[in-house]
Parts: sequence; structure tokens; C-alpha cells
Amino acid sequence: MSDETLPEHRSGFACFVGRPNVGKSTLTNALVGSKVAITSDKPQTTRTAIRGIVHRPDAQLILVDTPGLHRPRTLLGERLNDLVRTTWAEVDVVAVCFPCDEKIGPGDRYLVTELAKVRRKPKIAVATKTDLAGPERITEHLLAIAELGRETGTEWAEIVPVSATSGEQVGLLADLLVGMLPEGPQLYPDGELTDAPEEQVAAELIREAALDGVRDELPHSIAVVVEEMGLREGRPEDKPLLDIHANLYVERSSQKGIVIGHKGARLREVGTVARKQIEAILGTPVYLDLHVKIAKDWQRDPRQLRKLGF
Ligand SMILES: Nc1nc2c(ncn2[C@@H]2O[C@H](COP(=O)(O)OP(=O)(O)OP(=O)(O)O)[C@@H](O)[C@H]2O)c(=O)[nH]1
Repeated sequence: MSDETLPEHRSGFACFVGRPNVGKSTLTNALVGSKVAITSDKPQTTRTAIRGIVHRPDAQLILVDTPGLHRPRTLLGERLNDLVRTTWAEVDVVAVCFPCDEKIGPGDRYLVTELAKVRRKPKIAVATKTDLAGPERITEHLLAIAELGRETGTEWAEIVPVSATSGEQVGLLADLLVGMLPEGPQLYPDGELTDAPEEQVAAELIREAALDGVRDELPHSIAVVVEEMGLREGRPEDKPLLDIHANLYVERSSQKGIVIGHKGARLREVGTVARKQIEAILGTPVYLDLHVKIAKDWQRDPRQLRKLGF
């Protein structure tokens, strides 16, 4: 018996990179078809690599969502940049996102210049949010992306316009990404959408809820650690309850007040929103126990960073 006549199966990893807010998480969700990575109106919500998996008969594409690359100002900034570079080196293809409703800027140039240093790695340019721009603007944008490639010595394997919200060209992007993967077997079982541990998914959802509405006051000062998570013992099998004990860390006591709110009203709201999201994703009723703690200047302290998982 020979399997030469079987269609080839491809599998591998891709990651989306780009400045904050360019639509990386939304695109990951559009490709995977379920809410796995966390989207938000606020920049820099994606701190840790969360993967979504695209299952197709001919391929399995594993998407790694990285934080944005920044000129580092703190130790956390340096760690995040290291994480981004490690990811680039490990994946099969890197897709850089440039939103159509914004001009190419110094942040893009910095990122693409850094990415150009990773040689022999297929790079795709994605012009995101095409639904927010007219045809002329899109054409201008695509030319600017090509020019940026020339300036930085980056050879784009493809330049693809897409809209994650309307779904336009998302299928084409999936085909192009798959085409850059090596031949290989399925790496994850069917139906598995993310290999992010459930604790990480829960922590991200709590962080997202906690940041909602306090963008100006607390841009990037919140970290969440799930201390304990497990099914409550002694429950009937058809009525499970997942206990989650989580700490929400802020840097200063003034921030603690903002997160907790008047008589704890805001923290209760954050807890309710996060609990509903976690229940929806994990499919189990949840009891969420949430505490706010101060980890003084955690972004600058190596010991705190380690504790918070960076
Ligand atoms: N109109 C439109 N809006 C989009 C599209 N894709 C993303 N957005 C919006 O752009 C904002 C940022 O999207 P995200 O997917 O969170 O961006 P991101 O690049 O992952 O952001 P960070 O995690 O901060 O790096 C959100 O408000 C999205 O709803 C799109 O195709 N069209």
C-alpha cells in the first residue's frame, strides 16, 4: 500500500504581529471562528501567547498571538520584546498587520526593521480593516506597505487586504498561510480551539473585564493571577461548579480604589462580567472569588514579574 495518492496534509504555526490595536486578535478569532484570544478596544491587551487552532481537512494552522513590539522602557517591555522575537524564530510564517484606516508610521518601520533581521522566514503583510477604507485609500495603503518592504529589505511573500469583521478575504488569508506550512500531520486533536491553559484564559478574561472603562486611569497597570481553579467537590455530576480564586494586581493604592469602586460596586461588576465570559467559554457554571492586591511597581521588579508569569 502506498499513500502517495493521498492529498498532502500541512501543519504548523503562524503569528500575527503589528502595532497595538491593528486587529491581530480579531483576525485570530475570525480565522478560528470562536472567541479564543481576547479582543478589546484598549491597546496591549494581549500579553501572553494565546493560540487558536484552525482545523481543515487539508491542514492544521496554529495561530500564536503575541504582544506588540515596543521600544522598551521598562523591564516588562524588554521581556515582552524577547517573547515576541522568540515567537518569530519559532513559527513557520509571520503575518504583519497594517490597518487600512491608519498611515504607516515609525512604529511599523521599527517593527518591520526588527522582523527583517529574522532571515529565511516567510513574511506576509496583511492590510487589515478594509471595511473602514475606500478603494483608493486601500490601493495607496498597499503601495505604502510594498514600499516599506523595499526600505527595510523585507521580501513580502504576499500582501493581502482583509476585513476580520466583515470576513472579506479571511478565507484567502487562511489559504495563503496554510500554503506556507510544511507538510505534516495534525498536531492537535479535532475540536481543540486553544491550548492556552484554562487558568490563562480565565486570567485574560478577568483582566479584560477589569480594564473595561478605565482605559485612561489604568492603561497597563493590571495583572491577573489565577491562584486556584478546580471543580468543587461533592457536586452532582450534572451540576458541576468551577471554583476560581484570582488576584488582580495593581501598582498603587490609588489604582486599587479605582478597580474596587464605590463600596466595591465596580469590582462586583468586573466579577460578574468576567464570570459570565468564563462560563461561556469553559461551559461550566463558575464561582469567581476575586481579590485586588497591590504589587508595588510590578512592571519594574524582576521578582514580581516572575511571580506574575512574565
Ligand atoms: N472595522 C473593523 N474593526 C476592526 C477589524 N479588526 C479589528 N477591529 C477593531 O479594532 C480594535 C482592535 O482590535 P484587536 O483585534 O483587539 O487588535 P490587536 O491588534 O489584537 O490589539 P492588541 O491586543 O492591543 O495588540 C477593536 O476595537 C476591533 O473591534 C476590522 O476588520 N474592521
